[in-house]
Amino acid sequence: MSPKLSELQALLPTSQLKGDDAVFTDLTLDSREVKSGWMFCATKGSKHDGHSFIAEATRNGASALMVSQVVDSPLPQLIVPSVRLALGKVADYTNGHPSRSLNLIGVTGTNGKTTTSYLIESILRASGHSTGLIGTIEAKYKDSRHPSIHTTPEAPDLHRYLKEMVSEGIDSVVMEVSSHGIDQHRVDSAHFSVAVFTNLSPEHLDYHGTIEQYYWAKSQLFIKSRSESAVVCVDDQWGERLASQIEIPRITFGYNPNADVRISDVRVTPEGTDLFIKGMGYNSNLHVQIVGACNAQNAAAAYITGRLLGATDAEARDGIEQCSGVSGRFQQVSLGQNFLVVVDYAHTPDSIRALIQTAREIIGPEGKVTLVAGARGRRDRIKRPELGRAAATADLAILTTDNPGDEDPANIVKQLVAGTFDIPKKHIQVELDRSRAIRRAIEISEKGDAVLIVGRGHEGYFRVGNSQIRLDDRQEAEEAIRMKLGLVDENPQPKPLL
Ligand SMILES: CC(=O)N[C@H]1[C@@H](OP(=O)(O)OP(=O)(O)OC[C@H]2O[C@@H](n3ccc(=O)[nH]c3=O)[C@H](O)[C@@H]2O)O[C@H](CO)[C@@H](O)[C@@H]1O[C@H](C)C(=O)N[C@@H](C)C(=O)N[C@H](CCC(=O)O)C(=O)O
Ligand SMILES: Nc1ncnc2c1ncn2[C@@H]1O[C@H](COP(=O)(O)OP(=O)(O)OP(=O)(O)O)[C@@H](O)[C@H]1O
Repeated sequence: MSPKLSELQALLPTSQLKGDDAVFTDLTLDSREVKSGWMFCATKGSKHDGHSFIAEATRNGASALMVSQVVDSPLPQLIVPSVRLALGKVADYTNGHPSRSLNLIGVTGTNGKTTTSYLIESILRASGHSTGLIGTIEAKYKDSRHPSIHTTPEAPDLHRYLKEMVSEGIDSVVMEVSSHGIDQHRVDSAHFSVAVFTNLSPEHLDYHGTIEQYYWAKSQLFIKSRSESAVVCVDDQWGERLASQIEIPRITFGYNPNADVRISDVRVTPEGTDLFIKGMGYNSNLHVQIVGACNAQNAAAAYITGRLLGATDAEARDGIEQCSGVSGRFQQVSLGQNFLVVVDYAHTPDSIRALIQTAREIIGPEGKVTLVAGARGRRDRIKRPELGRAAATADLAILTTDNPGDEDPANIVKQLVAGTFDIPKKHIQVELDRSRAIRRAIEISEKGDAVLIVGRGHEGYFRVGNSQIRLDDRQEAEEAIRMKLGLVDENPQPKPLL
């Protein structure tokens, strides 16, 4: 479909067309991505005003513009009060309303979005659906894989992916919906069959300002015009509040005795997590290969969502059991050493505490837990002391660098340490070189201990200043284990710069 600007006028009653009518084949809000015949949509951001990139968009072949102020350009332009507000509608229209031809499932919450999404996808596959997935790691369907820039893509990318998926015969798509995505209207005009809420704890408050506003952003996924039904975890006050406020049909679940579907009999082993769920006619023992009590909640969310979309009990159980895990989420590194080594994406205080607790359940009271953790640069500065405190619930926290960008890693770590002022110093060490921090954690560990390397998960690189540095926690851990075991590394990896 190649719409004309004049068609958009009907869609956006407050818009005005300047210049001749024009056809466009696709749209983007990044001048660097414009291709011949596309419409460039100029948005004002925190650093740049997209209106200053019109010349670049024109050089790249734009045939039309969507702007919020008249610009000096020979290209036809559609002037709208807010380009961001218009983008979802326009992208949905341009791509032929693809979300209406799919089961679209949106998963939101502070933690667990990626894991729950993969579990839901696995159930849908086990029940005969052809599936796609859009999230923090990638957007994927069949053999197609696009690494992600955002957890939730901008509206033009989202609706384009959905269209591609529909045309490839995909009937169900699971996507992670971040609070930034909702707030920045990235999911506007997407129609969700089921919206899932996992949990909420302080995160992204530099962006949202208060936890109330953060909650409000998440709650907007559950409004009537956007989603048909909801699956809500009521194990925190925010989930309870959401369940009591939303108008769409909902099923609540969790350890909470008042939940519609209750989780019990959770057993965590190095092989995975077992649980029992009961309520709303469900009565099932589930086994998920991913380790950790929080994955009982993720599995329950996936089971209920799968059942709502027509999976049988056996299909839902099989789907959960077949999901072999998610890259960088409780990923065990085992080369024959006699202690546990785990790489995990935990980067919130809550998820770090939960991970340490899980490790303790597995190794028992005799083992020591050493945690390697840092905090990411540029964002969420206010959570750093609390993150440091959570890290210090390990027997030893080695605080290190984690994707600092243009911030000084030493300064970030100081803010982590600030949260541990009343904790004995023997529990905390600072080693800014992440590679050395990992090596040290592994060197000092003994039989029955656990080493948890958190924050980077599947991401095999980070930014220091303007340079991108390759550093894969899993590879670093493997190398350190080999050295400890006296195994020769025949393929040494290039060392990071830090
Ligand atoms: C805070 C935030 O979300 N910022 C997003 C925002 O950036 P910004 O407002 O600073 O944009 P800007 O750089 O000022 O540019 C303004 C406009 O000019 C355009 N531009 C810019 C440069 C250029 O050469 N040409 C051009 O056209 C940009 O595409 C943009 O549309 O708009 C940009 C364009 O879409 C996004 O890339 C950028 O995401 C940044 C990279 C980001 O880090 N976002 C994170 C916080 C985020 O969204 N995270 C959530 C997940 C969170 C979680 O749950 O963990 C996510 O969904 O990924
Ligand atoms: N339901 C949950 N409750 C608390 N912590 C969880 C839960 N599920 C996963 N975690 C922890 O959070 C980490 C990240 O999990 P996951 O990637 O699924 O979350 P996410 O919400 O997608 O994170 P992000 O928004 O950063 O992409 C996991 O490695 C695990 O330590």
